[in-house]
Amino acid sequence: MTDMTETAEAQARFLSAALPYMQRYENKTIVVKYGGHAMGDAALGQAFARDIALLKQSGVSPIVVHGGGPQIAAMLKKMGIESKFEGGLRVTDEKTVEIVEMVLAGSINKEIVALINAEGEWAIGLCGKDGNMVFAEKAHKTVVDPDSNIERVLDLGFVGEPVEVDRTLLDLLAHSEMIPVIAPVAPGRDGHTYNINADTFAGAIAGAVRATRLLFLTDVPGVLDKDKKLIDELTVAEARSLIKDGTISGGMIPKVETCIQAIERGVEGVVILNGKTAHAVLLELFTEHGAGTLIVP
Ligand SMILES: Nc1ncnc2c1ncn2[C@@H]1O[C@H](COP(=O)(O)OP(=O)(O)O)[C@@H](O)[C@H]1O
Ligand SMILES: CC(=O)N[C@@H](CCC(=O)OP(=O)(O)O)C(=O)O
Repeated sequence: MTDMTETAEAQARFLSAALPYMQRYENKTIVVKYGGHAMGDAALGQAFARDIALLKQSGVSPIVVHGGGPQIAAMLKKMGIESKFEGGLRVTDEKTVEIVEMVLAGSINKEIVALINAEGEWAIGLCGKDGNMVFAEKAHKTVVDPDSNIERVLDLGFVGEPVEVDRTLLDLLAHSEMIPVIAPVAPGRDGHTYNINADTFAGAIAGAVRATRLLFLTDVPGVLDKDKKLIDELTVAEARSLIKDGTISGGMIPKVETCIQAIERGVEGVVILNGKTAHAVLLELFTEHGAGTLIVP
C-alpha cells in the first residue's frame, strides 16, 4: 500500500475523508498494543509513530502498550541464555527478569518514545512501576497434557498477572500534551519485579481507563474463519464459539480471551488487526470499513 501521508495532496484527501471518524473519537481513550513482531521494520515503525501522533493531534488520547518478545530473545541469546516458553509465556528466572526489564522498559520503550517525539509529539516512557500504575502477582497458569489429559501447574518464575491498576497517572496524562508509552513490567507487593505478557497488560490498562477502543497489532489481518477469510465483526459469544470449535487456535486464543476480558471490564470494542500494514491504526479508526476484526459485547 502507498504511504497515505507521503504527499501533501494524499494527506489532505485522507484527512477530509477521515474527519467524521476523527470527531467520533475526540476526547476518547484508545489503547494500542504494539507487538514486538510489528517493530522489526523501520518504515513501519515510523508509520506507526505517525499514526499515534495524528491521533493525539486529532483530539484522541492514545495510550501505547508495547511488547518486545523477539527483542528480549535476541538479548538473552547475546548473554548466552536460552528463551523458554510454556503455555505461550516466557519462563522468567531472576536473571531473565532483569534482562526483560532492561529491554522492555529500557531500549524498546525509549525507541518508541523517540519515534513518536520525532513526529513532533511529547511521548513519555513508563512501565507499571511508574506512578504506582500497575501491581502484579505471580501468575498461576495450568496446561492440560494432550496425551494424558492431566492438568499441570506451571512454575513460570517471575511472570505476573496485573491485579491492581491505578489510573491516576494515566488520567493526568490524558489531560496533558503527553502520550504514555508503557512497557509490560510491574512490581509485586512482595517487592519482586514481574514480566507480564504485553496483550494481558494492554487489556488490563484498557479496562482500567474504560477505553473506547483497544487495538491489537499482530501479524495477521484479524480473526480468520475456517476458509481463512477475515471476519469483520464478532460478538463475545461468537468469539467464544470459534475458540470452542477450533477455528481460533494457538496464539490467537489468549489474544481473543484478553479481548473478551477487556470488554467485560467495560472497553467498548477491541480490534485485532495487521501491524504489518502501514498505517493500520489510522485505517482502522478513521475509515468506513476499518482494517481488522472488531469484537463487541
Ligand atoms: N482463526 C484465526 N485467525 C487468525 N489467526 C489465527 C487464528 N487461529 C490461530 N491463529 C494464529 O494466531 C497468530 C497470532 O497470535 P500470536 O502469534 O500470539 O500474535 P502476537 O505475536 O502478535 O501477539 C497468527 O499468526 C495465527 O498463526
Ligand atoms: C510473560 C511473557 O511472556 N512476557 C513477554 C513480554 C513481551 C511481550 O509480550 O511481547 P510481544 O507482544 O512482542 O509478544 C515476553 O517475555 O516475551
